[in-house]
Formats: sequence, C-alpha cells, structure tokens
Amino acid sequence: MATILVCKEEELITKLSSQIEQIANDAIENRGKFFVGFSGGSWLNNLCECLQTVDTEWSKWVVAFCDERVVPENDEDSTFGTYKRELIPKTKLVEKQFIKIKQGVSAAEAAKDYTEQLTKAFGSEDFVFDLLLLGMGPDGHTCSLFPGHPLLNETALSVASITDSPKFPPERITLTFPIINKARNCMFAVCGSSKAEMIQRILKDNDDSVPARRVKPVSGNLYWVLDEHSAKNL
Ligand SMILES: O=C(O)[C@H](O)[C@@H](O)[C@H](O)[C@H](O)COP(=O)(O)O
Repeated sequence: MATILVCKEEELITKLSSQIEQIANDAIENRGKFFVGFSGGSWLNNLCECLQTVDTEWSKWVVAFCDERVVPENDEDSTFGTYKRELIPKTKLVEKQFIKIKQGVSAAEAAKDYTEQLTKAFGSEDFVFDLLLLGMGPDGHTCSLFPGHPLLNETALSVASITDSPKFPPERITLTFPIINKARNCMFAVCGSSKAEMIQRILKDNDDSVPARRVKPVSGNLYWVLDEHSAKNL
C-alpha cells in the first residue's frame, strides 16, 4: 500500500524534508549508514533546497543516482553537476560521498562500471537502498524507464544503459525495477498539473502500463508526496 501525502505547493519542500530526515536518521541509527538514490529532472533545484534543510549526520550518507545522464560532469544536463553546484556547497556532504558515473566512456560501459561501484559500496551485489528519491515525467516514466521501452522488463541487470531515451539527453544509465523494488523506501515527489493525468492513472485507475506504477517495493514502503496540482484528479 502506498502512503499518499498531498500538500500545498509551498509546503512540499518542508514535508519532503521531514520524511527524508526521518528515514535517513533511522537508517543511521540502526545500520550506521544511509544509502540514498537521488534523481534529476525539473524538480532538481527544489530537491537541493529541500535536502539542505535536513538535520542529519551528513558524513554517514552514501549517495548514488537512480539514473544519470551520460554527459560530462560540467555539462548543464549532468544530474551530479547540479548537486555539485546546488547541494554540496550548502551542506556537509562532500563529493567523495557521491557514487558518480565514469567519465568519457559509452553508456554501456558506464552502466557496467556503476554496477561495480555499487557492489563495492554495498559490499555485495544486493543493493538495498534505504531510500530512493524518485521523480515522474508527464509520460509516467521514472528513473530512465520509459513507457513501452524494453528496459521495463530488464531482470538480469541491476544498472542498465539506454541510448534512445525519448527525454533528452538520449544516453543514460538507470537502476532497473528489480533493484528499485528491493529498496526499503521509495519516495516520489511530484508537482504540477502536467502530471495530474498520470497521477490519476497510477493512484486511482491502477494502470500498470505506466512505468512509475511498477515501483512496488517488495518489503519496503512506497510514498507519493504530491502537491495539490498534481493530485487534483484524485
Ligand atoms: O534525469 C532525469 O531525467 C530523471 O532522473 C528522471 O527520472 C526524472 O526524475 C523524471 O524524468 C521527472 O522529470 P521531470 O520532473 O523533468 O518531468
């Protein structure tokens, strides 16, 4: 069962921040570390703003990406690049806590290398994230898992590459559903009326053809944190 939290647009950041804080500090207290997956997209600057207000032991965070664009780190489309500019200088997080994609290689090689980096960080091939912070596009995609794309059914790879992403830029790496659904907590943050139809299809019509609806943690928690505009059809 998903927990759906609807709030006013201006309250979304505070709401999300307190949810993240609770999950992070609980992970640190119980397991000594907090493994989190960050996303990108249109809400990225808001997410950076939100994360800055979290009261936590930052040194215990291990940050990976739910998906990342295969572009140079200083490219304006690099998700890590934005966190580097907008989050790192404003918190005690340091760059070496981020698991970043290898630079200057193909998407396939970057995905393979990312799997190896995650295996090292988790100490096993079983990547159980404490929290995945997810976004959803107006077409219902999440991470870089797009409607009708064969990657929706990927089961062999934990991290896959994509070179034909319908959303720019085309080359990306992404966590796949088997890993996403092992997470202890998956949390979507969605705002704006352009997402209202998909939110309705996912949360009201139970339409499994929408990629984001396939996020169903096997034994973890699923949260949808929505603003009033994206939730208007519920
Ligand atoms: O880098 C990306 O594109 C993402 O990580 C992606 O999964 C994003 O979270 C959704 O696409 C929502 O993005 P929008 O808010 O831009 O629709």
